[in-house]
This record gives sequence, structure tokens and C-alpha cells, in this order.
Amino acid sequence: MLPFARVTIIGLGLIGSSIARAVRAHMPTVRLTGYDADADVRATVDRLQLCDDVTESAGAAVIDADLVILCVPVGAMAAAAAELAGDLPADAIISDVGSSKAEVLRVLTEALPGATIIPAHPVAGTERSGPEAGFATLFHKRWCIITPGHGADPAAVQRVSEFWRRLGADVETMAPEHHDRVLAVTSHLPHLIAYTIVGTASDLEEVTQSEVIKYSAGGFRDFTRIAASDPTMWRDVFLTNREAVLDMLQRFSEDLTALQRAIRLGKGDDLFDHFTRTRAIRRGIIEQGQDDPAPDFGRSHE
Ligand SMILES: NC(=O)c1ccc[n+]([C@@H]2O[C@H](COP(=O)([O-])OP(=O)(O)OC[C@H]3O[C@@H](n4cnc5c(N)ncnc54)[C@H](O)[C@@H]3O)[C@@H](O)[C@H]2O)c1
Ligand SMILES: O=C(O)C(=O)C[C@]1(C(=O)O)C=C[C@@H](O)C=C1
Repeated sequence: MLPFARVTIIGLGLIGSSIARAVRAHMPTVRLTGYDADADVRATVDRLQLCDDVTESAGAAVIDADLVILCVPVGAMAAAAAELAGDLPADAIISDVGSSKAEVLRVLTEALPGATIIPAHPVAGTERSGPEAGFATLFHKRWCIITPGHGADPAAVQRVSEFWRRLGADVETMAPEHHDRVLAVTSHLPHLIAYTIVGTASDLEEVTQSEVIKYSAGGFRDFTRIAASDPTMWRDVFLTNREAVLDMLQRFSEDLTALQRAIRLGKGDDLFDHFTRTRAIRRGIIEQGQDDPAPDFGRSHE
């Protein structure tokens, strides 16, 4: 049996539109309703026929939903929830896809007292935004981490987990605070590093902008892809996962200083040992079948 019959998506950008496409592909009988604050996005979703209905307000979108998924930037979760609070059916489950979880659970609980809130984070995405960037296979064989709060209804957790499994994801459950520490190091810090290095390269006086573009064929090019990620989304991620990111950044700076010292002192063995250890980690990821779907994954859908 399907976990939900009437699904509403609030926010129809990359992730929201990918969920809509994946629901169409895997659960075609589900009635899909969508709402986005941006009228151009609503028009595009209408044109692409990604939902059965696109409404003019958040309230109208949720009125008969049994699952509502907030797919807006994490800084907009509170406002999006407040907008639909008066129309949310008592038995609906509300979920989200935000990249940071403890703060999102806090603001949703505040905005929707008494609602069944089961947050989730599909660990899948690209550097692109908007409804045209989405695709149905985005979640295939990618993790989706469910982060219920204390005392969350186990049956509701099961239904949300089953929903994501049907979209092709592998599901894991984690406490929101633990999620935020894990993702701080595996996702948030790498983005911060990419944003930094691309900025540094373009600020170098002795290197021209055209040289940065011309010679960015290798490792740097991968950084530019990540550094092209959505500014609103990432501003909000760093502001809502501040403590964990700052903690991981401190650890990272110490390790970077150690490598800097090894280079300065000519300690080749230290460098070699470090690089050998990190190479094994990459190989472990590939052996587990969790390899990247190629750096230009999103681009092939342009
Ligand atoms: N992009 C990724 O790689 C990725 C991966 C996993 C999770 N996420 C999370 O998914 C969420 C959405 O990210 P995205 O990449 O789809 O962003 P996006 O910019 O492509 O889409 C966000 C959409 O939300 C709409 N919106 C903003 N405020 C709104 C409001 N109050 N009410 C209704 N609509 C509103 C915007 O108009 C936009 O269309 C974020 O919370 C992000 O952290 C992103
Ligand atoms: O591949 C990318 O472009 C991504 O940045 C995807 C990525 C990640 O860091 O893994 C980014 C943020 C999300 O919350 C989940 C996935």
C-alpha cells in the first residue's frame, strides 16, 4: 500500500521538482499539489505539468494533504510553515528536506504546535536551482536521513521512510543534532572550502580571471562546480548549523596547519602517509557503491 495518497510540495525548485518527478515515476496514482512563493516558478511547474494542481497560496495547497513536504531554503522554513498553519489537516504529516536539521525541527515545532513533524534530508543534489534543474532519478541509491524529534510517532516515521524508499533512496534515521555534526564535515565544510578557494583564486593579483577559467580543467574545476551552488541555500545552511560548522572548521584548520608545517619542513613521509590514508578512504567509498554520480551529473539534464 502507498504510504500517502495526497502529497503537497511547498517550494518547487531543484529538490521540490525532483520529488514531484520521482513521485510521478514511482507512485503515479498519488495526487500531487504544489505551491511556490515565486509566480514564475509556479508558471514553469504548470507548463512542465509536474503537479496535478499548482495553487496560488500555501493554505490552498495543503487543505486535503496527507503529506506536506517543505522544500524551501532552511531560512524560509518558519515563514513557509506559518503561512500554511491554519489550513493543515490535523492528521497530515509535515516533513521537509532542509540541509540542516536541529534548527529546522525547532522552528517547525514552534510554527506548527501539535502537528506531526517528521523531518528528512535527501543527501542528493547538484549546484543548480529551480524547477527546470530537477530530475526524477536524483534520489536513486542516495541516502535520505530521517531526523525525528524525541517522542515522534514511530508509525509516521515509517510512512515517511517508505515514501523515500519508493523514490529510490536508502533510508537512515538519526538524531537531528548528530545529523548536523556529520553533515557539517561531509557537506557543509566542503562547500565552505570550495567557496573559499574559488574566491581566493579569482582575487590573486598575479593570476588573471581568464587564466583561472582557462586552466581550471582538473581539481579546481570540481571546486568551481560546488562553489556555483545556490547562495541563498548555503547562507542559510551556515547560519542554521553555525556551531557544528565552526567546530569542524577549527579541526580542519588545525589539520591544515599540520600539513602546512610538513611542507615547510620538507617532511615528505608525513605528506605521503597522509595522502595514502585519504586515498584509501576514497577507495572505500567506491567499494561501498556510494561513488559520486560523476561531477557533471546535473549538467547532463540541462
Ligand atoms: N540543492 C541541493 O543540493 C540540496 C540537496 C538536499 C537538500 N537541499 C535543501 O532543499 C531545500 C530546497 O533547496 P533547492 O536546491 O531545491 O532550492 P531552489 O532554490 O532550487 O528552490 C527553492 C524554492 O523555494 C521557493 N520558496 C522560497 N521561500 C518560499 C516560501 N516561503 N514559500 C514557498 N516557496 C518558497 C523558491 O521560490 C524556490 O523556488 C533547501 O532547504 C536545501 O537546504 C538542497
Ligand atoms: O553534489 C552536490 O552538488 C551537492 O552539493 C549535494 C549535497 C552534498 O553536499 O552532498 C549538498 C547539499 C545537500 O544538503 C545534500 C547534498
